Amino acid sequence: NESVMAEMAKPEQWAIQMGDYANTRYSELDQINKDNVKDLRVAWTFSTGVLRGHEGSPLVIGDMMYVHTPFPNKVFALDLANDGKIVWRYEPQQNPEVIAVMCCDTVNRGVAYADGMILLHQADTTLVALDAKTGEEKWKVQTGDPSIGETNTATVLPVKDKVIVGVSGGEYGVRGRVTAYSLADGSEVWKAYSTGPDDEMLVDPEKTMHLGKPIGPDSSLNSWEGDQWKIGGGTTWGWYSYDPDLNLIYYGTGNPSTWNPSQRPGDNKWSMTIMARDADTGMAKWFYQMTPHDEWDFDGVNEMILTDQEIDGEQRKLLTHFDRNGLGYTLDRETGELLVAEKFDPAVNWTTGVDMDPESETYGRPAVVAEYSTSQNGEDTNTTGVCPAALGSKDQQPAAFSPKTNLFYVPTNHVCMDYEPFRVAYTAGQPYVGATLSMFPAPDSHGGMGNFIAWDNVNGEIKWSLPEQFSVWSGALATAGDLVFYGTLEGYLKAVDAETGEELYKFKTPSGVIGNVMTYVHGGKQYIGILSGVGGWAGIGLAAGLTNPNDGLGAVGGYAALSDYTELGGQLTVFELPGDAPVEG
Ligand SMILES: O=C(O)c1cc(C(=O)O)c2c(n1)C(=O)C(=O)c1cc(C(=O)O)[nH]c1-2
Ligand SMILES: [Ca+2]
Repeated sequence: NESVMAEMAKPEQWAIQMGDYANTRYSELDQINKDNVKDLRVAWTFSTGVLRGHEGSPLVIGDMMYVHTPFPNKVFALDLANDGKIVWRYEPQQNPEVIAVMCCDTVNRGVAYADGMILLHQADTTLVALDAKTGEEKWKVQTGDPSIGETNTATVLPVKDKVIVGVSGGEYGVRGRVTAYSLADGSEVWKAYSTGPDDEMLVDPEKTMHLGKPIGPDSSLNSWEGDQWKIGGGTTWGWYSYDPDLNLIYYGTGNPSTWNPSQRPGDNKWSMTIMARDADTGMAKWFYQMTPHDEWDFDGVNEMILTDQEIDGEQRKLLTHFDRNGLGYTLDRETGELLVAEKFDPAVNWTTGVDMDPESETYGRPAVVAEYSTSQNGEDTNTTGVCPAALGSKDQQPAAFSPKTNLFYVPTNHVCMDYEPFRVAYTAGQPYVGATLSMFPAPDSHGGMGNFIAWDNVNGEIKWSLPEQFSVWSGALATAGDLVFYGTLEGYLKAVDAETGEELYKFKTPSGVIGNVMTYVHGGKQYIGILSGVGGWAGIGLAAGLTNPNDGLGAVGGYAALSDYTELGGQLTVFELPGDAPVEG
């Protein structure tokens, strides 16, 4: 989109949740740098008035900041020239019954901006376009049906004259898809399912590629038994990226339904898959399935970070992805060629690695360790000590990339689980989970449940790793000031040296941080903004008042100790350096 591209090109703004179309979460701003970051102080704060998990971040366009909340999905337009005075607020009316069909807290990963409009995709799947200046509704459209478990938590991707949206509900048997709507009036332009017949998936069996070969007819249907694909998940609740030169959008699909693998023999294509699609038509250019026949709930929806880097002496267009399954993948984003697949979490034990031999029958597939195969161990058997746990070595928390260091900065989980699948019947609008879990810190490690790591995506290596007591559920920010920022579940905002990982600053905000760090300039001065408000799957114990370690899809476990550090409550905290804006020169 021309307007989105123009707004994103201004480093003083934060015009899209991911920082840019490439999802790098990198800022050129360098007033705040590794020498002065120790002087950071709070400039102003804003309470959202909403409890539960605050994911995503504010946007900044011109003098205005846009802050969103979890359910009921309020939006505030704040005047930056006036310490955040409220210019308008939008409070949608939503049926609270939608909360019962949201798997992992009532989060929302933020609004988007395009053509003078703020785009909000509500929990109940209402997509609404608001006038950015006045908050007035321009149009709205229903993208899904909450009565069958379809909800939304993701942000949306504006591309050219369209806006692309996903759907949540893999734990309710929802069939995943992405849909493109016209930015002008909200009318539907194309829809591409994650599973099912080629025409509904927008797949061309001759032209859509998989690991260098045409995908062939009915590739999805042939990988399921019967009609299970119709209630088979593959939802699309993660982050979206876009390459304007290739005109391709990239995103991942989630877990196949149910979590009981014995109920769905086969590879369950194309759940757990990276998809590259033409932005105008939705036609699939290439797919890569990371976890065929998932046995652990390793949704493949985490962000795709697009970079141009040298690999084996050749400049290539790359896509880097940190999957829930614990492997960091590097692919050629033009062709879908698999270049690197290595563990970014030392705990990972379900696989010995991915077959990288293009001549092999099992090319591109992970080798599964029998002991940790919940499918081989079968229904009603507790498979113990699987690493990572169902929330993966990384969940929704997005990583950042700095072109100055060529490193990726990845907020990770360091958690293992016991997993017991059981037979479950499908009832529309009811949980369709089919497994019980318990989660605990990775054994034989530092005792904590997270690491914040720097990753080399060409060599597939961890450069440095900072142990954290809890999963790092916050999105990272890298800046030209040679800094990397992230938040922690206890509530800290931290700044570390991008080269060495040395901690240079920390500040305890009022609640646990699962939001993403952003930065902007106003009045010539650089600011750092972060939403706190504990929740999400890792913080659901606090968010939903759960105390039993096996509640909340088993997530509470080791996270119960969070209550020793923090409480609920949504707040934006904005940081600055002391003194006036530096004089331009
Ligand atoms: O399959 C799905 O549709 C779906 C949706 C969501 C969501 O919309 O938040 C999550 C998950 N799965 C999931 O598996 C998961 O670990 C998860 C964590 C979170 C979160 O925001 O903390 N959401 C979700
Ligand atoms: Ca899921």
